[in-house]
Amino acid sequence: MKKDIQLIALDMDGTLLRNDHSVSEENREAIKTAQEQGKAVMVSTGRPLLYAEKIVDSLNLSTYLITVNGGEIWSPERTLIERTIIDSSHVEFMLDMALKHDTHYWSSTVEGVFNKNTTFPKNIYDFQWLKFGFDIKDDDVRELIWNELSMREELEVTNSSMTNIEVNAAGINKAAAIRKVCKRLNISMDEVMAVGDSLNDLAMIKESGIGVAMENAQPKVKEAADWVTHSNEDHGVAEAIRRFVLK
Ligand SMILES: O=C(O)COP(=O)(O)O
Repeated sequence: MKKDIQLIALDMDGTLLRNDHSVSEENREAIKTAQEQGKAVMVSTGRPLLYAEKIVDSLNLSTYLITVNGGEIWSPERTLIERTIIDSSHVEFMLDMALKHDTHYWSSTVEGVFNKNTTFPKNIYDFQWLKFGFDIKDDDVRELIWNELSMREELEVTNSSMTNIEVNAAGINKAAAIRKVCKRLNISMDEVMAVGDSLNDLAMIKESGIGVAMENAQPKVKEAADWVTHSNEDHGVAEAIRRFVLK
């Protein structure tokens, strides 16, 4: 498959990062070379800016940044371009579900990141909710909650691991955000290579010119991908960049 890739969109956890959350020298080198060859390299993550920024800065990426699964899009200068929040009434519902089923839960808000073990806000309506997450070991409970959430048309339901559920406002996903970035860069989705491992990467993997799944990706993600690269522990990002982008 020979395509003229201009933008590389990389997921973080399970993709760009090793399991210890570091970036390998091999991945750093491939990203650096791609940028030297004039390609834009972008992180497209489920993480909030606070937990992505340090790693992104260490890579000297010169283009846009997508955080909270597309809930926020940042300019190369790190000014906010777009933000989409979840209506607080849905957050109230999700919190009730988490409490009822005694699951772990967390949320990224504009005001900060909270979870079950920190002080989770009681005054739901005073916060701007970007993403709500559950972590559920029990398959039946996870499926039940997933199905309940999927019935709400205003919500986008996905995951970033086999045991979690991540929820954004409907229509918010990494592919939709990349489309907006492409418009700004004046390129098409066909000129994008997206690399990821979880369901929150599925849309961008399907819609990009080249969609790459990690060796460690979830089965559905591997099925949808054009190619499966090495694992996150084995510099799969560098391998994909060398194969599809570098001259
Ligand atoms: O949602 C998360 O926190 C995981 O982020 P990721 O999308 O970069 O894997």
